[in-house]
Amino acid sequence: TANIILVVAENMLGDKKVTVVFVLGGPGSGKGTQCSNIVEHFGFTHLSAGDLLRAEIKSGSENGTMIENMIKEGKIVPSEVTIKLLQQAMIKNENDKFLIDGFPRNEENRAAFENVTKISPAFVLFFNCSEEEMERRLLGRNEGRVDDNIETIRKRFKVFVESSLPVIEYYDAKDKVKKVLLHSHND
Ligand SMILES: Nc1ncnc2c1ncn2[C@@H]1O[C@H](COP(=O)(O)OP(=O)(O)OP(=O)(O)O)[C@@H](O)[C@H]1O
Ligand SMILES: O=c1ccn([C@@H]2O[C@H](COP(=O)(O)O)[C@@H](O)[C@H]2O)c(=O)[nH]1
Ligand SMILES: [Mg+2]
Repeated sequence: TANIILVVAENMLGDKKVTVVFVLGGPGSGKGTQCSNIVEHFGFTHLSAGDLLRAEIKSGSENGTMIENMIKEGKIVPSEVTIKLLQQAMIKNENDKFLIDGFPRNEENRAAFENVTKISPAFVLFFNCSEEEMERRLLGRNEGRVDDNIETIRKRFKVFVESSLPVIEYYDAKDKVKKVLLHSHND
C-alpha cells in the first residue's frame, strides 16, 4: 500500500521558511526609523514597500510613471506590483526574517499577499501616533519626497484611516497586533 506523507508548508518562499512581521502605522509615525533600530538588535532585514516602489521609479521600469503618479496623490499602488517587488526582495536576500514596512495598505493588499505568497505574518507592529505629530514630522523630514507636502499628507492621512486601519483591525481580531503608543514632545 502507498504511504501518504502530508506536508504542511507554512510560510515557505521557494525552499526557505520565512518569518514576516508587518510594520504598520500612519504616514510619519516612525516605521522606517524603528525598523532600523529593530534590524540592529534582532537580525531582521527591513523591506520598506514605499522604498521598493521609489527604487522601481528610479530604475526606469515601465510601471515607473504610474507608481510616481500614485505616490504623488497618496494613492495605493496595485497589489500585484508591490507584491512582486516584495517577493523578489525576499527571494534574493539570504535572510529568513523580514520586517515589511508600510504594507499591506488595504484589505485587498492583505488578501492578495496571503493568497499569492501563502505567507501570514508572525505578528503586526502598529505605531500609533497623532496626526498632529505625524504632520509635524513629515513636514520636517527634508528627504525631498514628492509626497511630503501638506496637500498630499492630508490625502495620505485619509487613505490611512479609510483603507489601512481596517487591515490593523483584521489582525487585531486575530490577536496579532502589538501596538506601540507614541507621544509627541508636547504631551
Ligand atoms: N520618535 C520620534 N520622535 C521624533 N521624530 C521622529 C521619531 N521617529 C521618527 N521621527 C522622524 O519623523 C520623520 C518620519 O519618520 P519615518 O520616516 O521613520 O516615518 P515613516 O512611518 O516611515 O513615514 P512614511 O510612512 O512617510 O514612510 C523622520 O524625519 C524621522 O526622523
Ligand atoms: O504598499 C505600499 C506602500 C506604499 N505605497 C505608496 O507609496 C507611498 C509612500 O509609502 P511610505 O510607506 O510612506 O514610504 C504611499 O503613500 C503610497 O502611495 C503603496 O501604494 N503601497
Ligand atoms: Mg517610511
